[in-house]
This record gives sequence, structure tokens and C-alpha cells, in this order.
Amino acid sequence: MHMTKKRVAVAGASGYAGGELLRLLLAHPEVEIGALTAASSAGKTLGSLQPHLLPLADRVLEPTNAETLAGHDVVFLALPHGESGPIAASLPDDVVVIDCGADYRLADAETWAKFYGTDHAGTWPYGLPELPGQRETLSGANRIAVPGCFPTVSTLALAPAVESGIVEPEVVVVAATGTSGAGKSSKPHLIGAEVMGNVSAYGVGGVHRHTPEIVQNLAGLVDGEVSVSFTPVLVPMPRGILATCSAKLASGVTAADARGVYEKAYGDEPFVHLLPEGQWPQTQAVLGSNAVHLQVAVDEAAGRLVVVGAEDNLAKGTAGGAIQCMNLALGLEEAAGLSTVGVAP
Ligand SMILES: NC(=O)C1=CN([C@@H]2O[C@H](COP(=O)(O)OP(=O)(O)OC[C@H]3O[C@@H](n4cnc5c(N)ncnc54)[C@H](OP(=O)(O)O)[C@@H]3O)[C@@H](O)[C@H]2O)C=CC1
Ligand SMILES: CC(=O)N[C@@H](CCC(=O)OP(=O)(O)O)C(=O)O
Repeated sequence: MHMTKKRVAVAGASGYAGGELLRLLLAHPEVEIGALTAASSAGKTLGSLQPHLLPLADRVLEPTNAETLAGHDVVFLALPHGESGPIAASLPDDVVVIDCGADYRLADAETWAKFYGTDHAGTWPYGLPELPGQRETLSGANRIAVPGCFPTVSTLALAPAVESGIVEPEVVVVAATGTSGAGKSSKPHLIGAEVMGNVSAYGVGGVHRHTPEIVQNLAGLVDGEVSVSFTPVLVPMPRGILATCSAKLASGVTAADARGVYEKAYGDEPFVHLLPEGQWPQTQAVLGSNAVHLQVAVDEAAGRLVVVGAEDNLAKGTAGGAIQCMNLALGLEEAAGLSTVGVAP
């Protein structure tokens, strides 16, 4: 049966997330690319800002508003936090709107206000299909909140252990990230000379805004409280996250038990891959790919489970995850337009 291609707009096309969405959408068999919008970059050609997207180089960026985004089947929002709400409200209900920002991820308005300092826009279905029951929720959904980059890999790394009860629900995550996670606009902690040849922690002590998102995801898997200690670490590379996650093992749990839990959880998942024993995740192996690589180990002396996860923050961590959600929302093959092949060296 011949299917009409879906017309897709990208708001925030001049940014990193927008650029990665377009790189992936250009290879997607079921979509045609419609409006490309931005803010201060409106009026410029995409090629002047995203020279790697050659087939779209002559396209002129339009302003981001209800008029320029009208007439599409799908609208991706890749805008700064707080900008998605007003735009989303202006779009018809039957359009699939997929927000790469944080605006609709958290369920609790007070938690939102504490970590983001603004009014809560609302809560949309959470775009992590690998969570129990979530694939069904996302199928046919017309509003989807794509997870943050750290919550995607951290949740996938810890969910099977927390849900199965092989660990105490008090987890520690230390995650190294490339600098593209911060977006294109310059940030005080991202001045070139201070990033190169340097590794630094930031958002330490439970203040990073991805902490409550990871808590929300893991708390949905158990009765009772979950505590998360999350520390991001900035490393001098453009893309990739390597998350080292650990939690106290429940008594009597062996390494074979732990491995079995992860094999069962992810054996049928197209994008979450438990590596063979002895191999450890590395960011390069997932660059440009929608895959998350995981490995588990039991530290017997410390009595802890250690799970290491790697993802590309812009692929599965944002744009790839968003396209996976679009595929589910539209009833397309979940993996359409997405690859599990990385780039190396
Ligand atoms: N980078 C990453 O790894 C991840 C990003 N995200 C989320 O995706 C979203 C985009 O991030 P990212 O691409 O990194 O950011 P960038 O800074 O690279 O891009 C931001 C985009 O938003 C546009 N923009 C800026 N201000 C406004 C405004 N007031 N109204 C409309 N558009 C505006 C910019 O246009 P202009 O060029 O004209 O200024 C640009 O296209 C954020 O919410 C971010 O949190 C989520 C997970 C991971
Ligand atoms: C290096 C760096 O600064 N990374 C960003 C990641 C943000 C992100 O990707 O997610 P959101 O959509 O929730 O903003 C940070 O730690 O804030």
C-alpha cells in the first residue's frame, strides 16, 4: 500500500537538536521536510548555520510561530526551556507535537518550579518507549515530551535493577557528557579555552534539573520512594554521554542474576543493547546512532551493582529518541529512519 509521506516541521532548526533532527529526518523514508524555523537566525539559509545538511542548504529559516508551523502532520520543537508552551498551545490538537525541551516532562508542578523557576506548562506522555507500558501510551499520541539526555541513559541503565528489586532504590549516577548537551548558544562554563584539556563537575549536590526527572522515571517502577544522587561531568568532546550508575545490591543477588535481569528487560529492544560480558560501553561506539550500550557488574566487596551506559546525547538522547517517538505516534515502524551503527574512530 502506498503511504503519503508525513509533512514534518522543525522549530529550532538552527540549533544542535534541530540540526540532528534534520540529519536523521533526511534519511527517513516516510517523511518530507516542511518548515524550518528559528528565532534570531530567521532569514538566514540553513546552509550558513548547518553546513552538514547539504540537501537543505538553500532553505531559508522562518520565524517560529503558529503561521509558519501550520499545515504539518508533525511539529518538532527544539527550543530553549519555556519556549515550547506558548507555541504548542497555538497548534491544532490533531498535529503530532514532539517537544525536545523539558517543558512537559515533569508531572509535579512544584518540582518543576523548584528546578526551573517558572510556571509549569503541563505534562505530556513521556517519550521513553522502553519504560514499561510506555510504548502503548506513545502509540497514537499527539503530544510527546522527549526525555532529557542524562535521564534517557540513566533511566535505561537503572530501570531493570530498580523495578526487579535487585538493588535498593537509592541510586548514584555520575555521567560524563560532551559539550553539545548545552546547546549552541555560549554558556559561562563552555568557553573554549576552559573546556579543552579540562574535565569538571557541575550541577553538584542534587541541584541539576535532570535529577527530578530521573527520580520520576524510577519512582514509577516501584512502590515507595526512590532517591537519586546525580552528578554531571563535562568532558572535552562534542557528543556523547557515559553514565556510571550504581546502587546497593539486595542480599543474595549474584552477577548472573543481575545479568539475567538486564537480558530479560532488553532482549527484544531494538535500541538498548547489553554488551557481551567483558565489554564496556564507550561513547564513540554510539555516536550518530540511536543505540544505548549497557554493561552490568557486581562489585562484591562494596555490595553494589554497577551499570555503565553510553548514548549519543543528540541521537537517542534527543533527536533520535524524538523520531522513535514520532514513529510510534504515527504507527510507523519504530526503527524507521534510525540506525544502531556508530561512527569510529
Ligand atoms: N543539546 C542536547 O544534547 C539536548 C538538547 N535538548 C533540548 O532541546 C532544546 C534545544 O536544544 P539545543 O538544540 O541544544 O539548543 P541550541 O541553543 O543549539 O538551539 C536553540 C534553538 O532554539 C532557537 N531559539 C532560541 N530562542 C528562541 C525563542 N525565544 N523562540 C524560538 N526559538 C528560539 C534557536 O534559534 P536561533 O538560532 O535563531 O537563536 C535555535 O534554533 C532545548 O530545550 C534542550 O534542552 C534535549 C536533550 C539534549
Ligand atoms: C553539557 C550540558 O550543559 N548539558 C546540559 C544537558 C541539557 C539537556 O540536554 O537536556 P535538557 O533538554 O533538559 O536541557 C545540562 O547539563 O544542562
